[in-house]
Amino acid sequence: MPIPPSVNPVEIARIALKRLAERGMPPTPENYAQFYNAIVTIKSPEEKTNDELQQAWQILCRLDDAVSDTRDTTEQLLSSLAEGGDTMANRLGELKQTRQAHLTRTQPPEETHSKLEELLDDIIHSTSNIHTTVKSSHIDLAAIRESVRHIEEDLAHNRKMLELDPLTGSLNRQGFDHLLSNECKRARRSGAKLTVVIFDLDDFKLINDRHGHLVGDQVLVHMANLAKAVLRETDTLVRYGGEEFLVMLPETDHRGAQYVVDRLRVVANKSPFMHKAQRLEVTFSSGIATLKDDENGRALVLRADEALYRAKHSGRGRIEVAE
Ligand SMILES: Nc1nc2c(ncn2[C@@H]2O[C@H](COP(=O)(O)OP(=O)(O)OP(=O)(O)O)[C@@H](O)[C@H]2O)c(=O)[nH]1
Repeated sequence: MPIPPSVNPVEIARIALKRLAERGMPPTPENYAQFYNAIVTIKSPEEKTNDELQQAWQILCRLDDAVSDTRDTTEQLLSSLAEGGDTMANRLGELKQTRQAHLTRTQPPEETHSKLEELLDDIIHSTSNIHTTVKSSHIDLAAIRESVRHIEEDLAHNRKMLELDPLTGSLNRQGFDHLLSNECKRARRSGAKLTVVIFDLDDFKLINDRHGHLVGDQVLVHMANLAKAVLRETDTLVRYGGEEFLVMLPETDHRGAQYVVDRLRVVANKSPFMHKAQRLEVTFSSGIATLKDDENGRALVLRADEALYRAKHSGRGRIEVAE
């Protein structure tokens, strides 16, 4: 599979070397190439379709508009309140003085009277100005609040899309990372078992080579659909790599996970992928690990990955359970 231009080859090389080191494997060209290819095929958010990126971009633009509208409205409101407040404070001071002059009769009553009228006019005018600004700001702010609500909804939807694998509709690695630590915390709090299974289609390269990449894609979709069908609602399917899937099973121990894998095998056998009226045999190898008290999500997945590695190397179509 060619490297998508948006994936940074240096970063891929770094991860490939890390994975080799984690397994204590020498970085021979063959070993390195195997890991490099596996990592390259992971669908990253950079590989999202133009439509999804366009949508994200439009949301950002609308967010920018809403922020700038809010700033304008707030500035207008603040300056009108400050100006009106100053005028009112001045007029009230004058009002006090005029009233005092009236009480002590230091000014002729006609003068006091006309001054009072003039001041009252000013105060009515300022109050009315402030009222008009507050009313229109209130309408503007209500409209901004409504568009922010829409933006929030769109953002939530967009984030969800960025966390999905476009081919199979299952979570991608980014979405899974987001979920994993929460699930570990939940399992720790409730004391329930949490198990992950990583399963990898065997000799998938041969399917691509014999029948073409498009058929390979359809096989991946078929397997993902079968996996979704055997899972409970609370389980999660993740496209973990090119032809590698991860299943997260809350409230399940390794025996339950083995049962799920066996069921998937039976279902895959009963409902094979058909191509040109021929059944394509697809088998897979699996690694299973159950969360330990003192480990985090990454360590859990790494143990499942190691178990998968052992399963692959003890012959295809096997299950290995991590210690
Ligand atoms: N059609 C298709 N092929 C993919 C996709 N992602 C990865 N692959 C292919 O999956 C194959 C994986 O090859 P390998 O890593 O050698 O693994 P394998 O042939 O399954 O062999 P084992 O895993 O060792 O049993 C490569 O040919 C990739 O190009 C995808 O999205 N679509």
